[in-house]
Amino acid sequence: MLKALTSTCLRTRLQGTTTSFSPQLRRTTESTSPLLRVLDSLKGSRNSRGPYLYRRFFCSDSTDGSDPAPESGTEAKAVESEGEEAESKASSAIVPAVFRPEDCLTVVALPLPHRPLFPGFYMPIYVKDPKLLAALVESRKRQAPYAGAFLLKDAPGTDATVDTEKSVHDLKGKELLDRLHEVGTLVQISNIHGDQVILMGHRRIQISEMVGEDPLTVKVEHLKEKPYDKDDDVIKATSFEVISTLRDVLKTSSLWRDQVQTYTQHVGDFNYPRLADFGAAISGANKFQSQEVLEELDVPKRLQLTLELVKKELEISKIQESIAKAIEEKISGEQRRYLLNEQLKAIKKELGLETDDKTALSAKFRERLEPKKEKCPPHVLQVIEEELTKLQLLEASSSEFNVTRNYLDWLTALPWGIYSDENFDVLRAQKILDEDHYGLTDVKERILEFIAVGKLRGSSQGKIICLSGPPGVGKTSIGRSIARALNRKFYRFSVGGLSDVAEIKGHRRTYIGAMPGKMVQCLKNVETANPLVLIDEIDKLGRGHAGDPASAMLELLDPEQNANFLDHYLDVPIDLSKVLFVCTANVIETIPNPLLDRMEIISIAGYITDEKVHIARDYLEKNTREACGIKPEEVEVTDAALLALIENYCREAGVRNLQKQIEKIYRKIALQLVRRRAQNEHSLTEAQDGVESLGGCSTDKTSEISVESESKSADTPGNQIENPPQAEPAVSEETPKVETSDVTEATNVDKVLVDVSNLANFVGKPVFHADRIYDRTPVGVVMGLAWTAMGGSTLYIETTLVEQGEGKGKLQATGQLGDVMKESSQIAHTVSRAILLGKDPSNTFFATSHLHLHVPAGATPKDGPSAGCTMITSLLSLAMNKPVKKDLAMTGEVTLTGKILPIGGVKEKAIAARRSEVKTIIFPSANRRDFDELADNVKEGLDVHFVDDYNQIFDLAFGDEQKMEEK
Ligand SMILES: Nc1ncnc2c1ncn2[C@@H]1O[C@H](COP(=O)(O)OP(=O)(O)OP(=O)(O)O)[C@@H](O)[C@H]1O
Repeated sequence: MLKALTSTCLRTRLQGTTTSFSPQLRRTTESTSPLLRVLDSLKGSRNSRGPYLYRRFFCSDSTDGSDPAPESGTEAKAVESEGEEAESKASSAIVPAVFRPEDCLTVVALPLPHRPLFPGFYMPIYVKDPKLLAALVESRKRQAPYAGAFLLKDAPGTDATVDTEKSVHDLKGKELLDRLHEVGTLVQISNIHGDQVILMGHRRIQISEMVGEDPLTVKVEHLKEKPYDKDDDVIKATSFEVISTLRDVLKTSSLWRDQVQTYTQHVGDFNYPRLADFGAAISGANKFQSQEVLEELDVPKRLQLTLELVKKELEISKIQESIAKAIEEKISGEQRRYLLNEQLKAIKKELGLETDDKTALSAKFRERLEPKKEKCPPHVLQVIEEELTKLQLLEASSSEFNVTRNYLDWLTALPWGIYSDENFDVLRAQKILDEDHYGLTDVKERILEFIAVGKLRGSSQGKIICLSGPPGVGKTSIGRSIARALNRKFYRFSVGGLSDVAEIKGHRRTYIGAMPGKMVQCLKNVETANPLVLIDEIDKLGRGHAGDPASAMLELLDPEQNANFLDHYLDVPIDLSKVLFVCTANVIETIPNPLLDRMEIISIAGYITDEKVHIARDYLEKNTREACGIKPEEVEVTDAALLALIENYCREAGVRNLQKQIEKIYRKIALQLVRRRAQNEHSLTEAQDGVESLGGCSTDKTSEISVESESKSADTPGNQIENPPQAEPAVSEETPKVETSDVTEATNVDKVLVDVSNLANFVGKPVFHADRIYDRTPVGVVMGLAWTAMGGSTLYIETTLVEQGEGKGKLQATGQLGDVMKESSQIAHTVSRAILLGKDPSNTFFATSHLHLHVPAGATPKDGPSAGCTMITSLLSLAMNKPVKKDLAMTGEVTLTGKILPIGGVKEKAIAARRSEVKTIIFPSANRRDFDELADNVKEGLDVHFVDDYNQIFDLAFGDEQKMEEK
């Protein structure tokens, strides 16, 4: 049994030995009865030896009588004697003389590279050295089939983990002797197959001297275990522990289970030294630990060493078990999921619930196309059919399949021939437009005209409207309202900074990750072919390095071309002629000309204070109040506060900043209200606690105080913002009983009032200081009017004298002026000199004065010729030492001969002048028409003069004020 166990264990556990098994041996271990098979293969006929053999083998050495404390009275002894007898008989049947192992004093030394061989165990080895092999064959024939097996030491300086087997064959004589451990095992050469020799360990021996070199032959001494007390409790306990640990190992280690099952029945038969050897031999200990056990002649110590080894083995097998378990769980989980998935697929297929991927995809696309098939253009239908056929032919895992699938996805998702029902009701449209925006009459009028034409024609046409104006005047939001008024879907995209043509026209399908352009994305998104598309920031369209986005936009917007717009990705023409395009821009100068040509420009100049008040009251405040969850009765923003907010905080042309400030106010109000409510609730609970602890008391006092608190909040509502009501704590202190309804009522009448006095508490100190630096302009300073992308504004032109002297007449200009404005200042210098000469020939001011002209604010770049007349006036004012008329502002380009040329941005400039409380404005005559077209509320209160020649301005600016008024 032990033989079977050993050989199998060695085969599986020890790397070196594993490879050394002969095919014959391998076959035997595969048998269902490994023990008998192994015995058979090693010792000849199983029948001839009978059942004794296995006992005899693992106890063969224990019968030598050398054991100092043979196990008396145990089955082992009886069996051992039996075994000995059987051996003697068997041997005597072949040769008369019996050669006993203990007589063997000179042996051939066999080097064992991997592990020592323990007495009672088998080990197959390969003998490559022909001389050694011949000697072994010879000794086997001589009926003294014994040799000495000694573990090989590692070559000095080599890595212990490296296999030393190859170099062993080269070692001879003394050299080999030095490399062998002195203590080894007397082995019986049990079988020889070619170069494979099966050894069976008998007893411990120690080399005493070398007697032959090749093959190495040595004289040996036979070692005996030291005497020990077999009844000693410690040795007993240790042996029991070894046995129980071995059993535990066997429980967990499936490797040994089969083989050692038999062993467990016989383990009790072992004596202590044998048990120690057995444990050490089957453990996975390395060669040095095994050799240590082999060399140990003190039995208790040997048992102790073995116990350590088997304990370690137990730990290893536990780890091994947990690893195996974890891996098994993982694998079985995955396999289970895979199997279930496969089953599910098969079931679905069987029930007809699922077809294969391709068929399902095709069906999905066809289903999507079905409702629009009638209206879909034939050329598109043809392409879709072709692509569907192609899809069926392609391999589902190929990249081409994915490209085709995505393409079909886009093609079938587009709203071919689907239009939303347009509403041509002009009155309804007007109502919607007025609902969303105050003013903007031009825009609204234009939209209503568009609807009227649509109504008469019975169908609307695609148009391009371009709304231009400063930021925050409602360009984008009016676009949204137009869509609502027309009952069209709304889609917005910004082209600011767009430089890639592919963004508009799409990528070709050949590129990885190709996408259609914005317009196709829009159509897919809105699901109708007649949406309103708002193209934001068209004036900021980028310049492409590959292709020109402006040209692509042209193709997209031009009503002549866009009926057959070709997207690179889609590659089939799309009809965009029903799309209404609305573009927005801050300035129209930067819009490419061909594009501008096709647009209908509607400028929104910005709002005057009056308009802003309306917008704030009726739109912004209302929306913000709702967004903040505040009820109208909870807040009051006075007209004065609103006006102050607009005048001091939000003076720009648009209302975006105004909206932000209003939001800021309402957020603060919301906090006030919530905080106050929390305080009320808190004091209410405190009061109720007080009631409970003090018992009933007069309710009259309570209502008195509640009324007081009410009247307090009604009288001085403004103060409540800074000082939250203090009445409630007093209530709880003074009145033991408070009725909830009273307190709630007191909360309900709370109203936050925003007035001029407390406006700064909500929006901080005014950040925007008045455009007016001077209340009345001094000598050399004149107010001009400017136009920027942000709207109109007033600006001052200041001139001072630097120094005077003969020939010093020159002009220096500062204030970040552009080239045009610099030139304009030079012209102004020349013209004013000429005018002064005409008016007062004796005045040599310009010829002798070094002048400095400055335009604040110095940090803002300025350019343009429209400040020409203002500059001349400023220079003349200084030259004549005469200030200009009060509250006067002017604008106009001047020629060298003093003619006044028209300027742009009349509305913006008029608005800016009103904002700065200017009373008199001078405009070029050529701009009279522009001014006349302005709404009355813009013109209101302005004294406007239109001039052709500078002399007229001279009179207006420096003339007698009274005379002018008469004029
Ligand atoms: N006339 C108006 N009536 C009511 N609300 C307005 C009016 N004009 C602008 N608003 C509001 O002002 C806000 C800013 O408007 P919007 O975003 O449309 O400005 P914009 O002109 O498109 O600015 P930008 O050029 O920066 O894109 C919006 O909330 C809009 O509702």
